Amino acid sequence: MSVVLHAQDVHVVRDGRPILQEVSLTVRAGEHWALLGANGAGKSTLLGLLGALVHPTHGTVEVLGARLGRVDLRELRTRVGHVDPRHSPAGPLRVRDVVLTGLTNSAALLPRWRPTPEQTARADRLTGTLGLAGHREARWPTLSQGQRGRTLIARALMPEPRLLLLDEPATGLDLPGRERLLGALDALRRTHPHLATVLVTHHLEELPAGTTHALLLRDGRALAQGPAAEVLTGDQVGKCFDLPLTLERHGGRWTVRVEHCA
Ligand SMILES: Nc1ncnc2c1ncn2[C@@H]1O[C@H](COP(=O)(O)OP(=O)(O)OP(=O)(O)O)[C@@H](O)[C@H]1O
Repeated sequence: MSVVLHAQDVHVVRDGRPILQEVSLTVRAGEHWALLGANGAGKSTLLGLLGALVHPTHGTVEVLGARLGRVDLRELRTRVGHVDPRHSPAGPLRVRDVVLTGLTNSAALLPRWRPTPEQTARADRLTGTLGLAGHREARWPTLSQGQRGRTLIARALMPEPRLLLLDEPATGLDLPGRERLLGALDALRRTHPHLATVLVTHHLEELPAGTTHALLLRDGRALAQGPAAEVLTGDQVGKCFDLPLTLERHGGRWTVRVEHCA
């Protein structure tokens, strides 16, 4: 499968302090990566590099074949599906229209812009995949947090990106909301087999069953990375979070039990 992301020996320094050190990562089409680490480990900073939001201090990052530093970051960003949980539409837009704004990358429907019937059909297909078929006409302020999160994923997918980045998409969701979100992400894997995803979380319970690879970050360094089954072991995840723990996987999903906490 083709390479979607390639980071080589990346360092990020902020205020004279190293935030990421010697991080290398290759993500291929069809792979679904989990980026795990404790608070402050550097996950969001790494996701910012992968989403062409920031440059590395040292090292190289190639996003969709374009090397950061050699291309217009704004243009490159339009080709990456970045689900920003802080995005808020301008006004009480309907779900279908929020999703369509993913094509213009705007908070509102642009005044003279009209979607083609194919674009509207695509928005409807995506809302269906994300479990929002019954809510296409619902207005943003009336949506639950989980429905908003899934709407934003559909929005990010409108320009048909090859890469989708998700920063803690299950934060603040109740159990049914989380399960609907994870079900929707697994459905995406089936409907978009070439899409690559990178999902940041602290919680292994929030990983979709379709997670194929994982990168464990600790203090800005990659502690382990590779196929999920090899990386997500109690021993390695325990080192990542500095806790003795046991990991179990059932039906593709992970559960964590902490042995004892000092
Ligand atoms: N622009 C910045 N200037 C200075 N320090 C920064 C900057 N951005 C991030 N940091 C610091 O870098 C470290 C890593 O931050 P980052 O947000 O990437 O971690 P994270 O793993 O996503 O954390 P969390 O799980 O809490 O969201 C933190 O200590 C943070 O305070």
